[in-house]
Amino acid sequence: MQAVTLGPAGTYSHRAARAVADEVAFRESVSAIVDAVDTGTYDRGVVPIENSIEGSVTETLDAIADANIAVTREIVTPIRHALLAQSDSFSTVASHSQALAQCRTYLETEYPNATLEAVTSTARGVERAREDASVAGIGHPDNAGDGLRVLAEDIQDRSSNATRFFVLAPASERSDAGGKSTVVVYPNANYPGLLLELLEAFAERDINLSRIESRPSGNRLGDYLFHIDFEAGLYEERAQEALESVDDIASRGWVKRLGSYDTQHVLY
Ligand SMILES: O=C(O)C(=O)Cc1ccccc1
Repeated sequence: MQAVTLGPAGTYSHRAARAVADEVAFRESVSAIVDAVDTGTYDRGVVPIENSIEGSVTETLDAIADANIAVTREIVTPIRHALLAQSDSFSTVASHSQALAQCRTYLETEYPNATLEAVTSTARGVERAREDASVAGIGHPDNAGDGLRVLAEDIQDRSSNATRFFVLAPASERSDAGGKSTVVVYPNANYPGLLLELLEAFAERDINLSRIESRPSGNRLGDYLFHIDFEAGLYEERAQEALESVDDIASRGWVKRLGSYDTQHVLY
């Protein structure tokens, strides 16, 4: 099986993707990965969804809300960042915006004068460091290879730093089996108690929510989509009943069932 994920080789997404596919191809943006699965170019895509320090990867939430795909697994992996450069005389630190944010305190304390440069992935930042002695990258220490030194390890602001990835598949592979499910709800309505009604649909059936995230619909200010993860499979009657109730609440909008799935913990 071939999977597509965030490149170039050496990203954290690449490490997660190796757990689901023997061959991994790369794109330089999350939207391009979601698109490649949606259009059938690849059978699987692996995208970061949320981080324990920095929260949601909003580009992923927006791309999956728009696409016709399924979520077939979640992968949770610890993230341990290293600072990689040719020497310690660099003036710019280049990395993925999430990695720069996860190391904010370390960078402010140790390199207060460095310029931070957001690039498309951690591995892209490491490539910049390999080509340019004035640049350091933040990424997995295994990316050092020839020509780069590991100047510091474990530089994230909290020792417990984990990222959750979604494994995406074509919509036809959506499964009702699994311990968790994800839906995106667009109520296209705004009245007192709307969100309470949505939450009650799950609470009344004893279904635990593990995440709820609002994203702007893009249609008008104050209008939102809700990304909801809950701890039940779509095969379960209580989940089906909860979603019937959610369908009623969102009768002026839509409810997208992305699928049920299990969790895989990947260590490296
Ligand atoms: O840039 C990467 O390596 C990614 O896979 C995205 C990312 C960045 C920081 C933490 C986890 C995932």
